[in-house]
Amino acid sequence: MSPEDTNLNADLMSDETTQAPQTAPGAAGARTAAVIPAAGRGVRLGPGAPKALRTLGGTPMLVHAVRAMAASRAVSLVVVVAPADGTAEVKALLDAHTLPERTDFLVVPGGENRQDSVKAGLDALPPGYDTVLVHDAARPLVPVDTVDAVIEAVRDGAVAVVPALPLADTVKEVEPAAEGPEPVVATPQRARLRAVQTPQGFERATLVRAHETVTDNVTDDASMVEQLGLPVVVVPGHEEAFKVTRPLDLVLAEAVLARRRKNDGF
Ligand SMILES: Nc1ccn([C@@H]2O[C@H](COP(=O)(O)OP(=O)(O)OP(=O)(O)O)[C@@H](O)[C@H]2O)c(=O)n1
Ligand SMILES: C[C@](O)(CO)[C@H](O)COP(=O)(O)O
Repeated sequence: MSPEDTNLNADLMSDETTQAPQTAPGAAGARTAAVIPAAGRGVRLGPGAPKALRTLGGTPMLVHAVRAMAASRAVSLVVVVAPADGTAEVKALLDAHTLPERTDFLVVPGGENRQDSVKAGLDALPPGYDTVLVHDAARPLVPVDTVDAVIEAVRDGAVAVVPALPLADTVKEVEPAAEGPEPVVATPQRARLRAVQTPQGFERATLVRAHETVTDNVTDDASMVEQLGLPVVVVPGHEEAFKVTRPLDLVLAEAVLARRRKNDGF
């Protein structure tokens, strides 16, 4: 199925979006596209519409995520990977919401798993974009500074960049058991661990090669680049870039959005 070109040509950026910087990061002329996998069901969130279409502060989560990418002045194309049977609905949704004029949008159908969906987004990318972000629709509130930090690190020469945070809890490796207590196998040194977020940023050719080479349903794009034996680096993530996965995450996301709106005078 060919991508539906959805150049939205909206006139204003929403005030819900974190303020964009005045200057795009990195070299002049370098072009960055963002691929947003949004084709998941959201099983862990519970019954209802596909997760990306559920609302946060009255606006679909996907629209927040698209605005978060388009808030970066470096991002000139956003490719939304929609549920396979929902591309028309997603296109209509984006048409109905205010998005920045400087950014182009495509909607393409997604696949069975996240890896397939990201690949569908990559396949739809036109030539001329040398830096690619992959951002979960399920991380609707990532601030623009985090997006720009990732882009800047790629443009400074890294082939793969992930935003990540140190862990608050001690982590145990266990022998998983269907029932009953699980034996602890190891306690990794917490200071060396990071919880990985998105957007993850890549030199385009590297990400394309990773998706052509690794075929075992990996949900983390950066780990596919690791499998190629190439270096991946971490830049600071942000607490508000958390993934809406379970019902409590939705409560937190609503609270963060309400605080932003209050601070912005809404
Ligand atoms: N076939 C799939 C599965 C997931 N995703 C996207 O990948 C991102 C991260 O996935 P996750 O949060 O795990 O979403 P779901 O797969 O929808 O969640 P669940 O596992 O609870 O069903 C989400 O934006 C989701 O829409 C996708 O595009 N295509
Ligand atoms: C890409 C990711 O969000 C990084 O934390 C994560 O790997 C997605 O995994 P999920 O299993 O689809 O939640």
